[in-house]
Amino acid sequence: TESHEEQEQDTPITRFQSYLRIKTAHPEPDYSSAVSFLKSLAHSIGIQSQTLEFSPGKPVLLLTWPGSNPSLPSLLFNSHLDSVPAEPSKWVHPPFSAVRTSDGKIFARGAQDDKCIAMQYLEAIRNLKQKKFVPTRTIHISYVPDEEIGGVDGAAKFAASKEFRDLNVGFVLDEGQASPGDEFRVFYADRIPWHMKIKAKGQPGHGSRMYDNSAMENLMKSCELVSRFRESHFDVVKAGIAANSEVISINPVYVKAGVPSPTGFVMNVQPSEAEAGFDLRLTPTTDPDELKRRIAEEWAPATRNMSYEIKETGPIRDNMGRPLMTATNDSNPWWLVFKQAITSAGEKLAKPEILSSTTDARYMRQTGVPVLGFSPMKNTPILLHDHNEHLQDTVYMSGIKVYESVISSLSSFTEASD
Ligand code: MET
Ligand SMILES: [Zn+2]
Ligand SMILES: [Zn+2]
Repeated sequence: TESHEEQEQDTPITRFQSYLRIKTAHPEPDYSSAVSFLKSLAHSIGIQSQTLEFSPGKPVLLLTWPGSNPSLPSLLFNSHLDSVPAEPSKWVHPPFSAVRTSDGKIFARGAQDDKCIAMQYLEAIRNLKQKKFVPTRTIHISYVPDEEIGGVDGAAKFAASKEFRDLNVGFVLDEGQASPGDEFRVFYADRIPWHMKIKAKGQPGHGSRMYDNSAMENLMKSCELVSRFRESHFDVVKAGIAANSEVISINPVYVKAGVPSPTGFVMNVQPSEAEAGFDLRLTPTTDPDELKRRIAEEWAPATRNMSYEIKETGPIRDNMGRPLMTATNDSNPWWLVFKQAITSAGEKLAKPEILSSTTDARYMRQTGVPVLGFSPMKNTPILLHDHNEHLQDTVYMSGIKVYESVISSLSSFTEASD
């Protein structure tokens, strides 16, 4: 479906395809190829780069376009280098082929999450340079590793570093999500991820016996309670009272139990151990202690021989103890400039939302810097982490124009009480 001729050309689309072809999926993301590619592209348009390494083999690429007034707080445009894995057999085009179909859809893992913005930032700067635009505030782009596995060795370390402090960042844009409608979506907070395991122990016994407190019985009782809790929150969403991202979500991701046998599991033995795993997302204002009490008292009580583990990654409060939320009202001048830049580009913004998933923005918000999540994809199905992730070429191209407006407006904005 793709002509040889198209591949010979050097256009924004072919450059995007080249970046998409770099295999950055976990568990073995090729960070060095991604960084070399972005670095050489940056150099070709006259942008400086430095590679920081806070963890071995996990580079942070930092690009800088100096402003005419470098004493003003700078702007940072962030994207992550890595992608979630893809199952090639479930795709119509291989996930790292970046095939463009005759109707203009570019298929690749990362096409939406978030290699589009990575390249659009650079393409927008290329165009602004061509138009002889001179930034007032310094503009930085960061490319960070490991977002999809929690960002502990990536954005967490970067945001906590002296290098980050020295950038004197005033405002950050990070990734958002596609919008099925014709308004762009913008996100002022992320939900907080917990990976929870609950485990039950109990008396093993003959499969024919009825007795209290077996491991399976106790785990199933807990799963029922979890289900009821899940339903109560989901009902609020179904009733249209709250968005998905405004309630706590809990979804089962595995169950592990049974005595293994060569053909599966032994069917007439009740096992002595059983466990289940859940993906939980808290809202920015959920009281974590209250939820932990519920887990300890209802879902995994020691009185039913149960225990639990919660893996929490990332901060939940900023340095002042406040929830990690960026203001989207008149109190935040960056918000007003950003919104105006979208309007100037002839586009519309939907009401700001909490993101139902979790991004590196939380590490930057923790430092006190305002951060918005934004990926300019409208009239686009939400395909992040899905099979057949793709992006329409025209959507990609118009995103570049949007960033031209956003970057030039934010960089020229000098009224903030810095
Ligand atoms: C659990 S850390 C965040 C990883 C990924 N971005 C997600 O939201 O699932
Ligand atoms: Zn992402
Ligand atoms: Zn993702």
